[in-house]
Amino acid sequence: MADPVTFLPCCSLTALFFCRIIKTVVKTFKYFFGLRFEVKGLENFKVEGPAIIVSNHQSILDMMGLMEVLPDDCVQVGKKELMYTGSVGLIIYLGGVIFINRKSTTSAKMVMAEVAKTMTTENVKVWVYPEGTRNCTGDLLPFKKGAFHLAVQAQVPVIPVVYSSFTTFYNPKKNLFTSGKIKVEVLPPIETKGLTSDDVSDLTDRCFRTMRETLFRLSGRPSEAKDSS
Ligand SMILES: CCCCCCCCCCCCCCCC(=O)SCCNC(=O)CCNC(=O)[C@H](O)C(C)(C)COP(=O)(O)OP(=O)(O)OC[C@H]1O[C@@H](n2cnc3c(N)ncnc32)[C@H](O)[C@@H]1OP(=O)(O)O
Ligand SMILES: CCCCCCCC/C=C\CCCCCCCC(=O)OC[C@@H](O)COP(=O)(O)O
Repeated sequence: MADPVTFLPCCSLTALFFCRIIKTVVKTFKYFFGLRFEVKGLENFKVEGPAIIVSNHQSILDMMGLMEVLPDDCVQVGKKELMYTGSVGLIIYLGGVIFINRKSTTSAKMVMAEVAKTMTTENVKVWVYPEGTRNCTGDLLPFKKGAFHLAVQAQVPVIPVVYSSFTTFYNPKKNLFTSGKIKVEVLPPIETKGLTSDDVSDLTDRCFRTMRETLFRLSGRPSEAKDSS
């Protein structure tokens, strides 16, 4: 089957309608799950023009955390399999999610290149989970580079967002799911003006280190406890 094409409709009325509904509905879920969010740094989203937002991805519970801070003019990058999940797939498609094929770097790169162009003309932010998959270990997986190529191609800042570890209240393997508090920090934007593709690896490393340090701090874990650098 052909890969889905890029779709950045977050300015369309349909997308705005679905985004509002999804945000309102998903934001109520925290009361049923007994979760509280403590958010800091929202002012860092106030950059002029588009930006790439990168955050850690621990579980489907992140969708609640996403809706707590999601700027209005923002679309997310998701794996294309999500598009085939029936009504949820349809809803998030209409909400403006950009689907990529993680199994084909060539196709994902083509979609990302298109997004780099469109996000500037449409003036939207794009939210990417640079770990590329869910990871609930309390640490970060090595970052994929797509988000950082995208930021450099569009010459827009990268805004890291970090959610504290869920491990103290959520562990599906141990059937642990209690109430809990999630700390969220939106970090200052990292500029990419003047950077080229040669700088992408350094940019990726810089974001990774900053986010890992923040993750450990927010989760009350000493940073030298598991240092992979
Ligand atoms: C209110 C509003 C509601 C809105 C509406 C409802 C919302 C309701 C919420 C739904 C929200 C969904 C949330 C889903 C959450 C996920 O589905 S997470 C999973 C999907 N997301 C991702 O995978 C994103 C992160 N992945 C990437 O960026 C990866 O780099 C890519 C693009 C997939 C490529 O994968 P890869 O080949 O495995 O990765 P990687 O090692 O990075 O790259 C290989 C080579 O290609 C190069 N490369 C990578 N990308 C590029 C590029 N773009 N250009 C040039 N070269 C590149 C790399 O530099 C590398 O080369 P070297 O530097 O090693 O020489
Ligand atoms: C009339 C409208 C009513 C609105 C109802 C809203 C219901 C909620 C709709 C959408 C929010 C849920 C979207 C599900 C997105 C799932 C994201 C996710 O966590 O995907 C996993 C993916 O990251 C990585 O996959 P893997 O870890 O590699 O496997």
